[in-house]
Amino acid sequence: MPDAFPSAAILGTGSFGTALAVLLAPKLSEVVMIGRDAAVAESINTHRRNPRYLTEIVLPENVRASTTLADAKGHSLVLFGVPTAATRQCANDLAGLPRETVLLSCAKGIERNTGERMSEILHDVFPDNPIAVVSGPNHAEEIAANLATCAVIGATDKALACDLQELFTAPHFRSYTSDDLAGIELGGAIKNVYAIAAGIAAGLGLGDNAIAALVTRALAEMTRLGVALGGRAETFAGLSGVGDLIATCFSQHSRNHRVGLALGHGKSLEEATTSLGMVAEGVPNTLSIHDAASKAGVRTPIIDAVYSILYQGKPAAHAMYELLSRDPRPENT
Ligand SMILES: NC(=O)C1=CN([C@@H]2O[C@H](COP(=O)(O)OP(=O)(O)OC[C@H]3O[C@@H](n4cnc5c(N)ncnc54)[C@H](O)[C@@H]3O)[C@@H](O)[C@H]2O)C=CC1
Ligand SMILES: O=C(CO)COP(=O)(O)O
Repeated sequence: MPDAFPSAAILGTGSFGTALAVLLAPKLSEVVMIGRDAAVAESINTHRRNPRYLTEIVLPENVRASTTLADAKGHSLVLFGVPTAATRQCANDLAGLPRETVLLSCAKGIERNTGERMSEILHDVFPDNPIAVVSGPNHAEEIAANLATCAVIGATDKALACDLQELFTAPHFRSYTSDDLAGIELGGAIKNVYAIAAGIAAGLGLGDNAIAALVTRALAEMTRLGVALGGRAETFAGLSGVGDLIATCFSQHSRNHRVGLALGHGKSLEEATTSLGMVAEGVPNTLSIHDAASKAGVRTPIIDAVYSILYQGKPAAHAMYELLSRDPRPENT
């Protein structure tokens, strides 16, 4: 058991909170999952299963669930696994955490009105606490099934990054460290929009050449925007950048990809998100990232195309073909 973290609290009893509990429980004396739904908590405590997410997974004995946010207070590590839109509220509701409690952001997105990354929100609310992030190609379904996975831990304090790396190490799980929190978080946020784009292209039947081109140009665009917003270029070539881009643009597990597929098949955004029943961060993040790109003055044709489909009513096929008919340019600009 790592000395730094005898136990942990996970905020969020959704897919990722559940997968994180499965991953970390063998390394901790106790994991408390904290959610809003009493029936979910009751089922986890009684039947060792989450009745809404990853329902086939049996949770280890040392995982318990609660709906009381204050139950996070007795732990040296608190993981934020709620959707990005809920992170600030959750953090505010938790005010009064001891200043030595380590906060680990696990969500992927930036805040709508401020453009802040999740670690920045946590820093606003907990200016004295150590803050870190984890990201990468990390589908909850596969982590919970003990399938081989790699992640990157971001922290400016090297010792903290190493403690978390030790915690996020298991026979099937390998983690790397980095001090580029901005790069890690921006990659994880921006790739959600491209996963929707790749799903749209697949739904429209545009073909493998088109999807490969789209994802390749998405990486160039993600790097251009991410660097302008404060990340380092090499981070976008890593697990939290291209790694997660590949996972979500091509995986059947990706909720963002599934929303895109439904749009490509002619469904409305409302139909696509309602039938999903889980969060697809790319939907709100198309707004926040489109805003951030406009404010930074960065050229983002793919994000603009997704924005026009989701929020301006442009037909998906039209927006995709418009990408091809833009002025010709050299590849590396
Ligand atoms: N599912 C995955 O494979 C991965 C998800 N993530 C990220 O983790 C975050 C959470 O995603 P999932 O667990 O997959 O979503 P989910 O849709 O499976 O579950 C969301 C959970 O958050 C709760 N929730 C929603 N609004 C809330 C609010 N206002 N206050 C408190 N709780 C609220 C819901 O009740 C539910 O328990 C997202 O930012 C996602 O991008 C990151 C890596 C992998
Ligand atoms: O971030 C993820 C995997 O790394 C999850 O992606 P989706 O939210 O698209 O399912």
